[in-house]
Amino acid sequence: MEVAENVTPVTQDSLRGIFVTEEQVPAEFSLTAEVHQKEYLSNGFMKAWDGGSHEVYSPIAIKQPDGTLARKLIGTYPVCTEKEALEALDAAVAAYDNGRGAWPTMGVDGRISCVERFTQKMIAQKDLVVKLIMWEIGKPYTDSVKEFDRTVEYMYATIDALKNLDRQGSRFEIEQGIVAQVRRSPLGVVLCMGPFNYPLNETFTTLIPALIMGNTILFKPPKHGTLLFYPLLEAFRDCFPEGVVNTVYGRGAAIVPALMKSGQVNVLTLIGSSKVADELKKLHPKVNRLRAILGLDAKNAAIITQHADLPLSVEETVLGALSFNGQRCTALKIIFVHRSKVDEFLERLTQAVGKLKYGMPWEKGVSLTPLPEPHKPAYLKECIDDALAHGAKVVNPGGGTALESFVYPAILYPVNDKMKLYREEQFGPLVPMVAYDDLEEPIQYIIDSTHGQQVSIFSQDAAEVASLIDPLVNQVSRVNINCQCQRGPDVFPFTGRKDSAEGTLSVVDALRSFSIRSLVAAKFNENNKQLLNQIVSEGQSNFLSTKFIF
Ligand SMILES: O=C[C@H](O)COP(=O)(O)O
Repeated sequence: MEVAENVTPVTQDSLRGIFVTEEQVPAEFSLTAEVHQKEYLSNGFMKAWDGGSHEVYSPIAIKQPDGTLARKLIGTYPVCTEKEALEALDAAVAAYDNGRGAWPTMGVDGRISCVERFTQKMIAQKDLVVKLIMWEIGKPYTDSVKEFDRTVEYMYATIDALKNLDRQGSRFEIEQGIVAQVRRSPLGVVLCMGPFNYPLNETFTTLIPALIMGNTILFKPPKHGTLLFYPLLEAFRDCFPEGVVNTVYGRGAAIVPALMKSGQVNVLTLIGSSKVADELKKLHPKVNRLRAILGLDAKNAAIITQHADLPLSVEETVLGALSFNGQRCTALKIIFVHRSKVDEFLERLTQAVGKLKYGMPWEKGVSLTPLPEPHKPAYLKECIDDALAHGAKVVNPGGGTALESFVYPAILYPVNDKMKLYREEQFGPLVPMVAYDDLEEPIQYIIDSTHGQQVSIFSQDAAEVASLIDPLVNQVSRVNINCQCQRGPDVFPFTGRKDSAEGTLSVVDALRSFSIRSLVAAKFNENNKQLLNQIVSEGQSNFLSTKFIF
């Protein structure tokens, strides 16, 4: 395969050109004040933490007067000690109070109006939160805005879904002389941890449903993506009863094990690594009683068959593999192409990648930006070197060139099972490509995989697509036809098989995941009919919030 000639090779010099001096940051995107907060605010009281502080450096490096690059210091956060993290957990346990606390016993309408008020206060902080997403994780500005808006939409959709669920749950069923009201009740204390790549969205798509169902929350923001929650802490304090939402900051490894060992966490929700999730679960003294709602590692494959529409496949592959530099759990992380199509596919893919704009996250149309994890450039280089050592080539000009926090995408071909990139989730801008002769090969790859989130099939042949759907849908939780893998629309179930997930998210599924079905039942006779109607009409129980219709 010849390298596309009209694609300008990317070099370290061209990468150096994307970084700017402090003065060159456009005023509307600059962070005027570094964000510092010394107190732990969200539990309804102010209190300094004892664990020292952590300095947050943006992946956006700033050009210094001598021409060197230095990651910008954008804030500090206080770090809590293990003891303080356990105190925050105690606050959540006390607020839940074995299900008797003000929050779990509050009626659905009350909880909805608290979350509505919180959402409004959050919207008022949009500009700062969006800017912090951009500076903390280097996400393009337009995508940071999308993340914020999508999260707000999700919160309103959650409120609507709960109203519907409550209406359905409030129906009374009469069976065999028993009248029953089927409800959804909270589970207890939820330990909630989100990932750096969608710090706001992925956190709130678990935290908000868990909260609105009446659970109390202990929340640890992601390591890269902590400051952006500052503007929301006062809103948590103002909108929810004391102890209902508790935030802890610090290194997860230093505080989370103690929380799990305490046995006081009823639900663990983590969007992150499968290894970390397994380790944390094992620490819980009653692991069988622990509910886990987890979104974990994935290695989603695309299968480009001999009947694929190549321009469409390339367009979707670029989006799927390289949006936000490939740092999505749903990203396409390995591409299988039928051997007869390899040359044309690679040529088109190289052209398409060459057209992607790289630069600072505020630049219009930019899709490739600096990476937030300091270790990532070295890890990606290791993956590339390993692939080269085992016979692959970097196909696109300048692929893999790195400078400071930036790594230019590399298309690697031919990739085989001796390489790290064959099985490992790179979570970065590398596109490993494998040639296959028989469709059994990618199918077997997916069957053998320890991951099972999604797959994309590209083919215009109905019989061929049909023959792939059944074997694949029993291996992964979503099969995409002629489009990239993705989470949305958020009303669709979001989960994974094997090591990729536990439990299901989506607007409605999340409400179910963070609650349990419970019944209020009575013999259906004249006496009880009157008694129940009296309880309801006199508002004597939040639990029975709906009128009986006999
Ligand atoms: O990183 C995992 C996200 O849930 C992916 O969401 P997305 O497919 O909308 O980018």
